[in-house]
Amino acid sequence: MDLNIFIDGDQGTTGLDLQNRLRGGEFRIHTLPEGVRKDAAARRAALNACDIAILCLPDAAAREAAAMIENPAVRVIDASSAHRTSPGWVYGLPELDAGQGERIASASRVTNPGCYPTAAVALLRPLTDAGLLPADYPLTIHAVSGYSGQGRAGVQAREAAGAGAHALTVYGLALEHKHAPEIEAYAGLAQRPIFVPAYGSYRQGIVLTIGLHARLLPAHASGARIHECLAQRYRGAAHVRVLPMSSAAPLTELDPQVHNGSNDMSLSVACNERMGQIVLGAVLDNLGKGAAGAAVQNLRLMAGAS
Ligand SMILES: NC(=O)C1=CN([C@@H]2O[C@H](COP(=O)(O)OP(=O)(O)OC[C@H]3O[C@@H](n4cnc5c(N)ncnc54)[C@H](OP(=O)(O)O)[C@@H]3O)[C@@H](O)[C@H]2O)C=CC1
Ligand SMILES: CC(=O)N[C@@H](CCC(=O)OP(=O)(O)O)C(=O)O
Repeated sequence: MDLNIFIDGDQGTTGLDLQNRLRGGEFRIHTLPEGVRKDAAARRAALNACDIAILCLPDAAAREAAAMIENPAVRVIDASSAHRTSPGWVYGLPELDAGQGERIASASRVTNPGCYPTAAVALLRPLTDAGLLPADYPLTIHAVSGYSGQGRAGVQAREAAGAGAHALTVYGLALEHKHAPEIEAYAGLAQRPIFVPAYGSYRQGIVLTIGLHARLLPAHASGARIHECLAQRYRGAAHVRVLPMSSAAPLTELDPQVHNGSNDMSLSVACNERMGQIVLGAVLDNLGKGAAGAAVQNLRLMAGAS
């Protein structure tokens, strides 16, 4: 494929992972030499000379990069959270609905979903679309991520402090996490979910869970019906798998690291009918389907490769 891809932010956690995933593939990858990788003039020139720019930058630098692009032929995939709900940007979750893959394929500006929202939206959107989850359901979403979600500086700080420095750190307790509006918008919710993230003492991988009380759901929304809805929605999806739900072999645990290194995500439904309780679960690699893997998936769609 004869496309020039420029990675801005190539030395960060996402940028490095992205290069590993694209190495030896069909795209021509460009990065800036170490001495000028933050130089505005060098970045502007590279951003305007490529076919597709992939921004693996902090939000402020991503906004700056997008504003530097004057060449109308340049297309962008932004891995940051700068443009997640911005007009003119297409949400880069191909599994969002039946038409999203095509919207991404023809888009000029694609915003990769956040790592946690990828999981939450994949679980919730099919249920709000199907009327199984009321848009104003009072949701609380819990998630644990590997510490690489903190970016390069965070990884270095963690690894310098030594393993086991913090076994688990719950954060976002100001209840203003940047992912809450993104989840609300794309999951089809009518009110902001409570989002409680945590970092574990392992490097990579997310497990996200959402508890539901059957008594607050429509009468037909049983655990089995919710599972069937998700299974139907993702049947044939290349990277999303719904784990089987069986009373003979019920789900007992979720390991956040099972998809590390891949672009896959698994979804699950656990249910205790006697208690009237349901737990939705999702597992993905925060650097895979949550970041660099998603960027590659969107790049391939935009390049007409899949
Ligand atoms: N890590 C994760 O799990 C996920 C991250 N993301 C998002 O992707 C983006 C990148 O994240 P991540 O890779 O973790 O972050 P990192 O901090 O690891 O990497 C960011 C990179 O951008 C570079 N950079 C900073 N400012 C500039 C600038 N003005 N010009 C050029 N380069 C610059 C940094 O260089 P230096 O280190 O020298 O400052 C660093 O190499 C972020 O917006 C993040 O929120 C999305 C999903 C998941
Ligand atoms: C550095 C930072 O904010 N990390 C986030 C997790 C990764 C992330 O935010 O991903 P997006 O930027 O794609 O949303 C956090 O600590 O909650």
